[in-house]
Amino acid sequence: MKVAVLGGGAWGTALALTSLRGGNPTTFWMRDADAVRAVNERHENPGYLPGIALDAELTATDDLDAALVGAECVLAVAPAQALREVASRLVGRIRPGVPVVICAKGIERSSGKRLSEIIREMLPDNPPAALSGPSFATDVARGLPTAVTVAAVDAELAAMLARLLSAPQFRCYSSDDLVGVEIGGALKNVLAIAAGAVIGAGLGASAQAALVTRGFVELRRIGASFGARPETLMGLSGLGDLVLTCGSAQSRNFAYGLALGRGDSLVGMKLAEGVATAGIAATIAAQRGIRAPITDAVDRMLAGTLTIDRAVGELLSRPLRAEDD
Ligand SMILES: NC(=O)C1=CN([C@@H]2O[C@H](COP(=O)(O)OP(=O)(O)OC[C@H]3O[C@@H](n4cnc5c(N)ncnc54)[C@H](OP(=O)(O)O)[C@@H]3O)[C@@H](O)[C@H]2O)C=CC1
Ligand SMILES: O=C(CO)COP(=O)(O)O
Repeated sequence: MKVAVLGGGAWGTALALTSLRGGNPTTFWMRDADAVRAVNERHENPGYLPGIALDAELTATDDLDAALVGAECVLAVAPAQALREVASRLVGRIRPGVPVVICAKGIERSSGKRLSEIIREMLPDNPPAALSGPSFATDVARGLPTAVTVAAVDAELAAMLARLLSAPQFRCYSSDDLVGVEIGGALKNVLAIAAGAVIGAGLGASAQAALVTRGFVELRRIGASFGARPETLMGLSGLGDLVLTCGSAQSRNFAYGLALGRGDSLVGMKLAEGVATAGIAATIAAQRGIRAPITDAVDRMLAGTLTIDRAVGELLSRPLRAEDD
């Protein structure tokens, strides 16, 4: 099956590579003509994957129509807040029935919508799916072993996509819990910022472990309010991605939190999806009456209305309660 990968950043490049390595004819659309030339002529994407030699078979185009010719599966790999714009470009261009696999992790800030809701709204004839799990683009581009989950409401479609997108070093599990996979991927970014801030502020590994564990409780509470299944959130696109991104400065969200905790400048930092998701996640939790003090603290720290010292004070002085309450 022919796969079209839309989005020329770190993850789009890595997924285009892995699709090719899995044996699929693959087109790769990036909107930046200079980046297209770098991929096609020098086999590199210096803006997003510096120092990584790309497979010579990978070619890119900045012509969206050309990328979509014959496409039987589309991977949408622009940042979450840009998904609506990318979907709008697909209207009238993508064939009905072709699945759109959302590879971004986030919730739309302006509407509180899940990314699959945006696809359903903009492209009602194209079933949405989501690919999520612990997977750094650099690891995947280098061909290191990785496992992710591919979800769609239709279990058969999810299984077909998992087979299609798997490659020798890239193992895709399938799930019919689309909501769970989406929410797990979106909320882990907020917690990765929190974990980074804890380390950046010098609060120690014990505090980091407590934060991630209690943050996971919030992720499950908020996930449940969306209808996510608990076992999905215990899987790759939830717990798995927390393990990866709450403990490594290779994560841009963790690195963002690290800088925040240290009091460093945040100007010019790489994409940290949790920044956009924190505010809307905190709003959704408040509207639904869900206790989510860590998510709320991250939102206020990012807004500059709460210092990390005060956040720690607030979190530690909350009334004591049973752990499973
Ligand atoms: N990097 C990773 O390890 C992983 C990332 N993800 C997720 O994938 C998503 C994308 O991340 P990633 O590729 O790393 O991000 P990057 O910051 O590396 O790249 C973003 C890319 O999206 C393009 N872009 C931005 N806005 C638009 C738009 N409106 N239309 C078309 N293209 C656009 C940028 O183009 P331009 O250069 O022209 O601005 C750039 O090519 C995020 O949601 C992230 O959470 C998921 C798993 C792993
Ligand atoms: O989602 C990711 C790995 O699974 C990438 O994490 P960052 O966006 O924090 O770099």
